[in-house]
Amino acid sequence: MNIYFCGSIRGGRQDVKIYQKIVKKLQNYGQVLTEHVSHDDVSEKGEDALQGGDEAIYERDMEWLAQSDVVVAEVTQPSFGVGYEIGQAMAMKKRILCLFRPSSGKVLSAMIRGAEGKLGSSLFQVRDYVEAEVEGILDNYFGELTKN
Ligand SMILES: O=c1[nH]c(=O)n([C@H]2C[C@H](O)[C@@H](COP(=O)(O)O)O2)cc1CO
Repeated sequence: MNIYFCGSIRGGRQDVKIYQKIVKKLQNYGQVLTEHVSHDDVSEKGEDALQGGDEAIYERDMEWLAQSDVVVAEVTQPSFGVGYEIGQAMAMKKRILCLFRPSSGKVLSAMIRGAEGKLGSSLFQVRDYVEAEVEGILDNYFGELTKN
């Protein structure tokens, strides 16, 4: 299974430790195409080692998104890129799980929360969580998926 993980980069790297926990867990279920999103050495300036700059990042990521079977997005730290990826994934009719931590004090965008259920048959889900629960939530989600 190809998994596309979305997390904030230029939107701010405050949650990188949580991204690491999520990516580590996701790797039990498939190949995480965007593992770099969880790397400590990617700063909020973005990936600087990639030849071709932003255009190459965009093209590579859209290709990976097209190849993915499931998209998991940590949406607590607002990010244009993550919002864009979710919109594109919806247009591609991908299966999407968004994870949000209400304890952050933030309120999730209506353009994400309000889209829940719009694709039908639970293809697009938003789960509120606390950090200690995240591994269990992913086990349940992928357990259900692999049952079908
Ligand atoms: O360097 C990058 N590499 C990269 O893969 N992305 C993608 C993956 C992330 O899920 C998302 C983050 O977007 P943003 O940088 O706007 O927070 O965009 C984004 C950047 C920088 O915008």
